[in-house]
Amino acid sequence: MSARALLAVRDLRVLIGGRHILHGVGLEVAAHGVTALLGRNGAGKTTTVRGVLGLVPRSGSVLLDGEETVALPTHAVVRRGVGYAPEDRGIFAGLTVAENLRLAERRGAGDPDYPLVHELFPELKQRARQLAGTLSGGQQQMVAIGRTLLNANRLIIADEPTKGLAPKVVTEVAQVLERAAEAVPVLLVEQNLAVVRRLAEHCVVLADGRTAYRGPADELLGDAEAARRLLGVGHGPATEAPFVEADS
Ligand SMILES: Nc1ncnc2c1ncn2[C@@H]1O[C@H](COP(=O)(O)OP(=O)(O)OP(=O)(O)O)[C@@H](O)[C@H]1O
Repeated sequence: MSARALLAVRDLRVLIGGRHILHGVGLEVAAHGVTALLGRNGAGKTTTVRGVLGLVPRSGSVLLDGEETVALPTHAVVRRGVGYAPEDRGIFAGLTVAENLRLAERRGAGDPDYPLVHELFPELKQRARQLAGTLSGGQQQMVAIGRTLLNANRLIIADEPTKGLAPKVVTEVAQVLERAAEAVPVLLVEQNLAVVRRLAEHCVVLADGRTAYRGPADELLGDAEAARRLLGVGHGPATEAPFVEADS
Protein backbone atom coordinates (compact mmCIF):
# COMPACT_ATOMS: atom_id res chain seq x y z
CA MET A 1 0.00 0.00 0.00
CA SER A 2 1.78 3.17 -1.12
CA ALA A 3 0.08 6.14 0.63
CA ARG A 4 0.19 6.20 4.43
CA ALA A 5 -2.37 3.80 5.84
CA LEU A 6 -5.19 5.23 7.93
CA LEU A 7 -5.01 2.21 10.23
CA ALA A 8 -1.83 0.21 10.70
CA VAL A 9 -2.00 -2.87 12.92
CA ARG A 10 1.22 -4.66 13.84
CA ASP A 11 1.69 -7.87 15.80
CA LEU A 12 -1.83 -7.78 17.28
CA ARG A 13 -2.21 -10.49 19.89
CA VAL A 14 -5.36 -11.41 21.79
CA LEU A 15 -5.53 -13.84 24.68
CA ILE A 16 -9.00 -14.75 25.97
CA GLY A 17 -9.58 -17.12 28.88
CA GLY A 18 -6.01 -18.38 28.64
CA ARG A 19 -6.38 -19.16 24.93
CA HIS A 20 -4.34 -17.38 22.27
CA ILE A 21 -6.84 -16.27 19.61
CA LEU A 22 -4.61 -13.90 17.62
CA HIS A 23 -0.91 -14.66 17.30
CA GLY A 24 0.37 -11.46 15.72
CA VAL A 25 -1.98 -10.06 13.11
CA GLY A 26 -0.72 -7.32 10.81
CA LEU A 27 -2.90 -5.29 8.50
CA GLU A 28 -3.29 -1.87 6.97
CA VAL A 29 -6.41 -0.01 5.98
CA ALA A 30 -5.99 2.41 3.11
CA ALA A 31 -6.98 6.03 3.60
CA HIS A 32 -9.56 5.66 0.83
CA GLY A 33 -12.08 3.07 -0.23
CA VAL A 34 -12.75 -0.40 1.09
CA THR A 35 -10.20 -2.79 2.58
CA ALA A 36 -11.62 -6.29 3.00
CA LEU A 37 -10.77 -8.57 5.92
CA LEU A 38 -11.25 -12.17 4.85
CA GLY A 39 -10.72 -15.67 6.16
CA ARG A 40 -12.51 -18.90 6.92
CA ASN A 41 -14.86 -19.26 9.88
CA GLY A 42 -12.93 -18.93 13.13
CA ALA A 43 -9.85 -17.39 11.46
CA GLY A 44 -9.99 -14.42 13.84
CA LYS A 45 -11.67 -11.65 11.81
CA THR A 46 -14.17 -10.53 14.46
CA THR A 47 -11.53 -10.82 17.18
CA THR A 48 -9.25 -8.62 15.10
CA VAL A 49 -11.81 -5.84 14.76
CA ARG A 50 -12.70 -6.19 18.44
CA GLY A 51 -8.99 -5.95 19.18
CA VAL A 52 -8.67 -2.78 17.11
CA LEU A 53 -11.56 -1.30 19.08
CA GLY A 54 -10.20 -2.42 22.47
CA LEU A 55 -13.21 -4.64 23.13
CA VAL A 56 -10.90 -7.54 24.02
CA PRO A 57 -7.56 -7.48 25.84
CA ARG A 58 -4.86 -6.93 23.22
CA SER A 59 -1.21 -6.20 22.75
CA GLY A 60 0.86 -5.06 19.80
CA SER A 61 0.42 -1.81 17.94
CA VAL A 62 -2.72 -0.18 16.52
CA LEU A 63 -1.86 3.10 14.83
CA LEU A 64 -4.83 5.24 13.85
CA ASP A 65 -3.66 7.94 11.49
CA GLY A 66 -0.22 7.62 13.07
CA GLU A 67 -1.41 7.73 16.69
CA GLU A 68 -0.88 4.69 18.91
CA THR A 69 -4.24 3.53 20.34
CA VAL A 70 -3.47 0.05 21.65
CA ALA A 71 -3.52 1.15 25.29
CA LEU A 72 -6.70 3.23 24.97
CA PRO A 73 -10.12 2.13 26.25
CA THR A 74 -12.84 1.56 23.63
CA HIS A 75 -14.63 4.86 24.24
CA ALA A 76 -11.40 6.75 23.58
CA VAL A 77 -10.79 4.79 20.36
CA VAL A 78 -14.35 5.54 19.23
CA ARG A 79 -13.95 9.21 20.11
CA ARG A 80 -10.97 9.36 17.78
CA GLY A 81 -13.36 8.62 14.94
CA VAL A 82 -13.91 4.90 14.59
CA GLY A 83 -17.46 3.81 13.75
CA TYR A 84 -18.38 0.15 14.27
CA ALA A 85 -21.25 -1.83 12.76
CA PRO A 86 -20.98 -5.15 14.65
CA GLU A 87 -21.90 -8.54 13.28
CA ASP A 88 -25.04 -8.79 15.45
CA ARG A 89 -25.92 -5.22 14.34
CA GLY A 90 -26.37 -4.07 17.95
CA ILE A 91 -29.85 -2.75 17.31
CA PHE A 92 -32.18 -1.87 20.20
CA ALA A 93 -35.26 -3.79 19.09
CA GLY A 94 -37.64 -2.02 21.48
CA LEU A 95 -36.63 1.45 20.33
CA THR A 96 -37.64 3.22 17.15
CA VAL A 97 -35.33 3.80 14.20
CA ALA A 98 -35.01 7.48 15.18
CA GLU A 99 -34.19 6.55 18.79
CA ASN A 100 -31.55 4.06 17.66
CA LEU A 101 -29.92 6.78 15.58
CA ARG A 102 -30.19 9.39 18.31
CA LEU A 103 -28.44 7.09 20.79
CA ALA A 104 -25.50 6.86 18.39
CA GLU A 105 -24.94 10.63 18.28
CA ARG A 106 -21.56 11.34 19.76
CA ARG A 107 -21.35 14.40 21.95
CA GLY A 108 -18.68 16.89 21.05
CA ALA A 109 -18.36 15.46 17.54
CA GLY A 110 -20.16 18.30 15.79
CA ASP A 111 -23.65 18.14 14.36
CA PRO A 112 -24.81 14.60 13.55
CA ASP A 113 -24.93 14.23 9.78
CA TYR A 114 -28.60 13.27 9.33
CA PRO A 115 -28.67 14.70 5.79
CA LEU A 116 -26.01 12.16 4.72
CA VAL A 117 -27.72 9.26 6.51
CA HIS A 118 -31.11 10.12 5.04
CA GLU A 119 -29.65 10.63 1.58
CA LEU A 120 -28.03 7.19 1.67
CA PHE A 121 -30.95 5.52 3.45
CA PRO A 122 -34.20 7.33 2.60
CA GLU A 123 -36.03 4.38 4.15
CA LEU A 124 -34.68 5.23 7.59
CA LYS A 125 -36.38 8.60 7.37
CA GLN A 126 -39.66 7.06 6.24
CA ARG A 127 -39.46 4.46 9.01
CA ALA A 128 -38.22 6.82 11.74
CA ARG A 129 -41.05 5.91 14.09
CA GLN A 130 -41.02 2.17 13.43
CA LEU A 131 -39.70 -0.13 16.16
CA ALA A 132 -36.30 -1.37 15.02
CA GLY A 133 -37.17 -4.93 16.08
CA THR A 134 -39.84 -5.04 13.37
CA LEU A 135 -37.42 -4.10 10.55
CA SER A 136 -36.10 -6.64 8.07
CA GLY A 137 -32.49 -7.80 8.35
CA GLY A 138 -31.45 -5.48 5.55
CA GLN A 139 -33.18 -2.49 7.12
CA GLN A 140 -31.55 -3.25 10.48
CA GLN A 141 -28.20 -3.35 8.74
CA MET A 142 -28.96 0.07 7.30
CA VAL A 143 -29.58 1.37 10.84
CA ALA A 144 -26.26 -0.16 11.94
CA ILE A 145 -24.32 1.42 9.07
CA GLY A 146 -26.31 4.65 9.30
CA ARG A 147 -25.23 5.05 12.91
CA THR A 148 -21.57 4.95 11.89
CA LEU A 149 -22.15 7.71 9.33
CA LEU A 150 -23.88 10.10 11.75
CA ASN A 151 -20.67 11.14 13.41
CA ALA A 152 -17.61 12.55 11.72
CA ASN A 153 -15.76 9.23 11.70
CA ARG A 154 -12.37 8.68 10.11
CA LEU A 155 -12.86 4.94 9.74
CA ILE A 156 -15.85 2.63 9.56
CA ILE A 157 -15.54 -1.02 10.53
CA ALA A 158 -18.38 -3.22 9.27
CA ASP A 159 -18.44 -6.86 10.38
CA GLU A 160 -20.20 -9.12 7.86
CA PRO A 161 -22.91 -6.60 6.97
CA THR A 162 -24.34 -8.80 4.20
CA LYS A 163 -24.52 -12.01 6.22
CA GLY A 164 -27.87 -13.75 5.99
CA LEU A 165 -29.39 -11.19 3.62
CA ALA A 166 -31.27 -11.98 0.41
CA PRO A 167 -29.24 -11.32 -2.77
CA LYS A 168 -31.16 -8.17 -3.67
CA VAL A 169 -30.61 -6.75 -0.18
CA VAL A 170 -26.93 -7.75 -0.34
CA THR A 171 -26.71 -5.56 -3.42
CA GLU A 172 -28.40 -2.64 -1.67
CA VAL A 173 -26.13 -2.88 1.36
CA ALA A 174 -23.06 -3.18 -0.89
CA GLN A 175 -24.09 -0.09 -2.84
CA VAL A 176 -24.48 1.87 0.37
CA LEU A 177 -21.08 0.73 1.62
CA GLU A 178 -19.60 1.76 -1.70
CA ARG A 179 -21.06 5.22 -1.34
CA ALA A 180 -20.10 5.45 2.34
CA ALA A 181 -16.53 4.54 1.39
CA GLU A 182 -16.39 7.56 -0.91
CA ALA A 183 -16.67 9.67 2.25
CA VAL A 184 -14.97 7.49 4.87
CA PRO A 185 -12.58 4.53 4.47
CA VAL A 186 -14.11 1.19 5.39
CA LEU A 187 -12.63 -1.97 6.88
CA LEU A 188 -15.07 -4.63 5.73
CA VAL A 189 -15.26 -8.15 7.14
CA GLU A 190 -16.99 -10.07 4.38
CA GLN A 191 -17.59 -13.66 3.27
CA ASN A 192 -19.40 -12.84 0.05
CA LEU A 193 -16.59 -12.69 -2.48
CA ALA A 194 -18.76 -11.04 -5.11
CA VAL A 195 -19.14 -8.11 -2.72
CA VAL A 196 -15.40 -8.09 -2.07
CA ARG A 197 -14.70 -8.19 -5.78
CA ARG A 198 -16.96 -5.23 -6.36
CA LEU A 199 -15.95 -3.03 -3.43
CA ALA A 200 -12.46 -3.78 -2.18
CA GLU A 201 -9.20 -2.63 -3.67
CA HIS A 202 -7.04 -4.17 -0.94
CA CYS A 203 -7.60 -7.21 1.18
CA VAL A 204 -6.14 -9.01 4.15
CA VAL A 205 -6.71 -12.70 4.73
CA LEU A 206 -6.42 -14.25 8.18
CA ALA A 207 -5.81 -17.92 8.91
CA ASP A 208 -5.59 -19.38 12.41
CA GLY A 209 -5.17 -15.98 14.04
CA ARG A 210 -2.37 -14.83 11.73
CA THR A 211 -2.14 -12.78 8.57
CA ALA A 212 -1.90 -15.13 5.62
CA TYR A 213 -2.16 -12.63 2.74
CA ARG A 214 -2.14 -8.88 2.20
CA GLY A 215 -2.42 -7.33 -1.19
CA PRO A 216 -4.68 -6.28 -4.03
CA ALA A 217 -8.09 -7.94 -3.81
CA ASP A 218 -8.26 -8.62 -7.54
CA GLU A 219 -4.94 -10.48 -7.42
CA LEU A 220 -6.17 -12.83 -4.72
CA LEU A 221 -9.59 -13.35 -6.24
CA GLY A 222 -8.05 -13.83 -9.67
CA ASP A 223 -5.90 -16.68 -8.39
CA ALA A 224 -8.25 -19.65 -8.04
CA GLU A 225 -5.68 -21.79 -6.25
CA ALA A 226 -4.81 -19.09 -3.67
CA ALA A 227 -8.49 -18.29 -3.10
CA ARG A 228 -9.23 -21.96 -2.53
CA ARG A 229 -6.29 -22.40 -0.17
CA LEU A 230 -6.85 -19.21 1.83
CA LEU A 231 -10.60 -18.84 1.73
CA GLY A 232 -11.86 -22.35 1.18
CA VAL A 233 -13.96 -21.27 -1.79
CA GLY A 234 -15.98 -24.26 -2.85
CA HIS A 235 -15.41 -26.01 0.49
CA GLY A 236 -15.94 -23.44 3.19
CA PRO A 237 -18.07 -20.47 4.08
CA ALA A 238 -16.80 -17.98 1.55
CA THR A 239 -19.18 -17.80 -1.36
CA GLU A 240 -19.48 -16.52 -4.83
CA ALA A 241 -23.16 -16.01 -4.10
CA PRO A 242 -24.99 -14.42 -6.99
CA PHE A 243 -24.63 -10.66 -6.93
CA VAL A 244 -27.76 -9.02 -8.17
CA GLU A 245 -26.98 -5.88 -10.11
CA ALA A 246 -29.11 -2.85 -9.41
CA ASP A 247 -30.91 -2.91 -12.72
CA SER A 248 -31.76 -6.60 -12.72
N1 LIG B 1 -14.67 -14.72 23.81
C1 LIG B 1 -14.09 -15.81 23.31
N2 LIG B 1 -13.76 -16.83 24.12
C2 LIG B 1 -13.16 -17.96 23.63
N3 LIG B 1 -12.90 -18.16 22.34
C3 LIG B 1 -13.22 -17.19 21.49
C4 LIG B 1 -13.83 -15.97 21.91
N4 LIG B 1 -14.04 -15.19 20.83
C5 LIG B 1 -13.60 -15.89 19.76
N5 LIG B 1 -13.11 -17.09 20.16
C6 LIG B 1 -12.51 -18.11 19.28
O1 LIG B 1 -11.49 -17.48 18.53
C7 LIG B 1 -11.49 -17.96 17.18
C8 LIG B 1 -11.66 -16.80 16.23
O2 LIG B 1 -13.00 -16.29 16.35
P1 LIG B 1 -13.53 -15.07 15.50
O3 LIG B 1 -14.98 -14.89 15.84
O4 LIG B 1 -12.63 -13.93 15.66
O5 LIG B 1 -13.39 -15.64 14.03
P2 LIG B 1 -14.03 -15.12 12.68
O6 LIG B 1 -12.95 -15.21 11.66
O7 LIG B 1 -14.67 -13.81 12.89
O8 LIG B 1 -15.12 -16.24 12.39
P3 LIG B 1 -16.59 -16.15 11.74
O9 LIG B 1 -16.37 -16.02 10.28
O10 LIG B 1 -17.15 -17.47 12.12
O11 LIG B 1 -17.32 -14.99 12.36
C9 LIG B 1 -12.59 -19.01 17.10
O12 LIG B 1 -12.02 -20.28 17.29
C10 LIG B 1 -13.50 -18.65 18.26
O13 LIG B 1 -14.15 -19.80 18.74
